[in-house]
Amino acid sequence: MTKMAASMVEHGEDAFRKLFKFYKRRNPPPDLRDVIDFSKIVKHEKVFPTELNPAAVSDAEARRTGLRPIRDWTAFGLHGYPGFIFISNPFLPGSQQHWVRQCLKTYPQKPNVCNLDIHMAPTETQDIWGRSADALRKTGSRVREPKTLLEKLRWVTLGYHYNWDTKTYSADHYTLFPSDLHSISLHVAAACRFPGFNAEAGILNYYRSDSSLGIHVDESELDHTRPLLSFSFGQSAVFLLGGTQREDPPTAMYMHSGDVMVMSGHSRLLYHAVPRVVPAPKGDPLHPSLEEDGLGPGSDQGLAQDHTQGEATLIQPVSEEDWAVCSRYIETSRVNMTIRQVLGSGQAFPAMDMTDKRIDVGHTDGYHDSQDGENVGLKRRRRSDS
Ligand SMILES: O=C(O)CCC(=O)C(=O)O
Ligand SMILES: [Fe+2]
Repeated sequence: MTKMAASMVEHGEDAFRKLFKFYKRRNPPPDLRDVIDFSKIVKHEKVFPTELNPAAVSDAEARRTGLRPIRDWTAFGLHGYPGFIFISNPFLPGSQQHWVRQCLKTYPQKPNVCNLDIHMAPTETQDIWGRSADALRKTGSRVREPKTLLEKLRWVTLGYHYNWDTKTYSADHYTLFPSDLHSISLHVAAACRFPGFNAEAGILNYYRSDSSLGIHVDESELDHTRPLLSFSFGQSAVFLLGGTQREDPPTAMYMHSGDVMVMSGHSRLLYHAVPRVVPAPKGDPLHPSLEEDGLGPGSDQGLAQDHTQGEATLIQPVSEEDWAVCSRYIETSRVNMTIRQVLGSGQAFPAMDMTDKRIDVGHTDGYHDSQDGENVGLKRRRRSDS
């Protein structure tokens, strides 16, 4: 650990907040040498390899959702964080593009809910992609042009739509959960020895290069024995994983495009945050895994197989036209999907006490953390764009 980071974590008093501020700082930029990079791990005192269950999903099933055979995945655990699993990019070459396109073009569509719905008429948020694509596709500097809707998108909710005000999910605000995302979540959870995972809610977070996500615990789901899954695409970010108390100093790690994180068991209810997006070098803005097309000659592991073998893959090829928009967007942005099972099997939402029912959509724009990652008195937070 560098001297700087060590001196910050010695003090118990809200060690998380201190490190959040440290990693969020713009000027001077923070020393990132203590941030664990699972893609470069040779040996690290905190990191150990983790065994997954290679038989949990057949190779063909994995491939249908764009995943490599489980035996080929590289997974890690972290000492002191039982139940935390980090999977280094388990995607087949060329399949991340499908998920990026879903996050930008498909999932923001109605009936899913997004931050733009709060202040805009339904007709205006009907076609976020269509209203943004042309402007994003244009080359050259667009710095001074008004932002497109896609660039203003901050979150989308799926399935049981998270209510940012009451911090609850409810039976009466549900729309069909996307089937491709349900399948990939089932497979990732099964590989981590959580068979039968039922993806019921998703929160997609869209980060610009200066965005951050405040310190919080995801505890609104009713069954905490089910894991929380997190998929990252586009620009890399620093992720902080803390303890059950704010005084517990967090561990910093990179999340690169394609990386998947599973928070389960003891780690299911730990404080965490994203203080910083770490943009790639200017000349090389896309993570190498996003440059692979998976369809070229010799890509026998890639998606080409699905088309030759006629399997009913859930991964749809992304047209050049669509990829021009997606790649332009993620050259400067990061998208993260967190997938949750809300109810245990056979569990139902508690009967609603009507006197307590808050119908208040006025503040569902989300909770912006203040500059230091605080959540304005709430355990669940929203992001801030500084
Ligand atoms: O963007 C991330 O990596 C974390 C997102 C997150 O913690 C959440 O949506 O609850
Ligand atoms: Fe979270």
